[in-house]
Amino acid sequence: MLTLSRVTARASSTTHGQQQRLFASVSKAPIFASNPHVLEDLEVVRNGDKQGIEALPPFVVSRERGFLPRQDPMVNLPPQFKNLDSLLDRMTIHQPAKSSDPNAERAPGLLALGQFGDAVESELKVDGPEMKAVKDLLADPQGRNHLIAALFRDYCFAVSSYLLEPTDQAYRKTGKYVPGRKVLPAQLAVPITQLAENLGHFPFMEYASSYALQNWKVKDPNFKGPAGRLSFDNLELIRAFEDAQGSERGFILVHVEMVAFTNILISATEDALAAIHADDVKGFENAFERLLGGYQKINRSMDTMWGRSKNGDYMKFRTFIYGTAPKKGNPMFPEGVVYEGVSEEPQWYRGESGANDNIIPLNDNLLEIVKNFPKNPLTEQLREFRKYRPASQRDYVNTLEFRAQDAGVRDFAMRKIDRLTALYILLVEQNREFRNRHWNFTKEYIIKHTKFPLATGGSPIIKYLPHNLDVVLRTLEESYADFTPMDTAELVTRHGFAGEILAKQVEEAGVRAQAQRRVLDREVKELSEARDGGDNGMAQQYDTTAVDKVFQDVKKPPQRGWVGNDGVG
Ligand code: HEM
Repeated sequence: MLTLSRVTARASSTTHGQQQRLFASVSKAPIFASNPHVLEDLEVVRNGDKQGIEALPPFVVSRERGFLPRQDPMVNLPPQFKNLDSLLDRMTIHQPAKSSDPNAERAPGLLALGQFGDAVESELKVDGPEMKAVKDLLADPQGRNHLIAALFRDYCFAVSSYLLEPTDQAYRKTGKYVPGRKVLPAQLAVPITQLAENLGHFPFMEYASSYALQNWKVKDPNFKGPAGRLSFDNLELIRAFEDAQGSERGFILVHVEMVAFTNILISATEDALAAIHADDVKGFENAFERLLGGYQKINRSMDTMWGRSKNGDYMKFRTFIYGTAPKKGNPMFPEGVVYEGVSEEPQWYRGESGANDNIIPLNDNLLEIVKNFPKNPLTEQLREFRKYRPASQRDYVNTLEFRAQDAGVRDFAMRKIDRLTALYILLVEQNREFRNRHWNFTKEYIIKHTKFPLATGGSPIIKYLPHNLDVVLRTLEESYADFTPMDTAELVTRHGFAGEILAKQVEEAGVRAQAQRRVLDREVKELSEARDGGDNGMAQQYDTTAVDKVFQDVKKPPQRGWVGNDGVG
């Protein structure tokens, strides 16, 4: 039996150490940047040392693929896993359409019928071929990281479906959540724990290693689109809880397309830091321009969410991405979950969340916005979220905080040399645009549809995101205050019309920030006052009249059976 300490002791040091050894084993060629966390060029490694690349963990941070896994995810599992594969195919609530007619009837999957738990118990056995195959694989994992990553993804889908099936069933019928299953059977608990240990993860669904970044396949390798072959229209899901062809597809794959642009962010970040160390103003300006272009592409892609994933559909798959944490105040798992065959102690893990993505943490850390976060429990959560990601990403984001402060990125940018200050402000503005759109998503996709106060990652829904947006708005206002009429005049003198446009963009960003902070303050106040009492937002409901004040178009409070009821099950 595995011990709890082994389960919960994350690979923060072990996996990092392991990874460093792996890096070292392929680093005979001069392929690394000054930062050991960035793999400069995967192609060099591939050509130079084919075995070496296979030994690398599934996620490395690279200039070529940014924060995406170093290989496209594995789609098909080996034959020993055919029972698991079949369960995952049959579980999705809406089974794949058999005809191209969008209105054609679609068969209900196991989760629609509430039959997934029983099917797991009868089709996956503790002495089944999967258990042995995982054990054998991990006894000699050399060069088989691709398969390990695919298995972790698939076991995560099975675990979340198993634990949350009763919660989802109740929610579809009544619009209310009930507790999930509190015991995970050994046929799921043991392999997911073993795979998690190998990868340095908690034994639970994660954003990068399960739900989003390891869950896509490319249709046409030669496709041309905004993100090349990784553009949204050229991607399909591998696994889904509710509908691999509908809004769940849109929700997941917009994240993937956005992350497909992070190669630009990594490359520009590394070049910006190197330029500061060389006191190379032009090099820094060039890197910041590329960074701005990268964030603009990401924000444009994010904006397509509205059309690609319908806001009324989100609640239909959201139940399955919840976690078992927080330990106190999560009515879905009041007693945690016991992993049979692993430990008798109950365990709690945060759920899948975009909060484990790196696009915004990179911006917060590189621009030193992170210094403006007050010391409070919400900021602690922001840091806690950083644990739920692959070791290379965790290390990259964490060390970036210190590398940027050590280099003095903000001071360098605010030295008022030519366009640097303007570019810095416009990069903070990209962060604002992201977080503001994100708050709008949260209002439209979640708060409008449910009173439940916890987000899937476990944060208090009406507090966490506005808190972070508020910090960015303040940073933007402060930075704008440092941008004087002299700066505008300088830009126009040196760059003519282009300088004028840049100065105008900065001004718009500064003025918008002030106005937006007033609106945000009001919204949060109204939503907070609408609560029935105060216990840090963990177990409260909203008073719908006050919610209506924020969402003028909401006519009725949620009705029994209304939320998430799509007529299935
Ligand atoms: C319908 C769309 C979306 C909804 C409803 C949504 C919802 C949420 C919620 C409720 C949180 C709070 C943290 C928690 O889970 O406890 C969160 C955090 C976060 N999500 Fe999303 N999300 C959406 C789309 C996206 C997309 C496309 C991305 C792109 C990568 C993303 C990235 C993030 C980030 C970076 C955070 C942390 C925010 C911060 O630090 O201020 N989300 N999301």
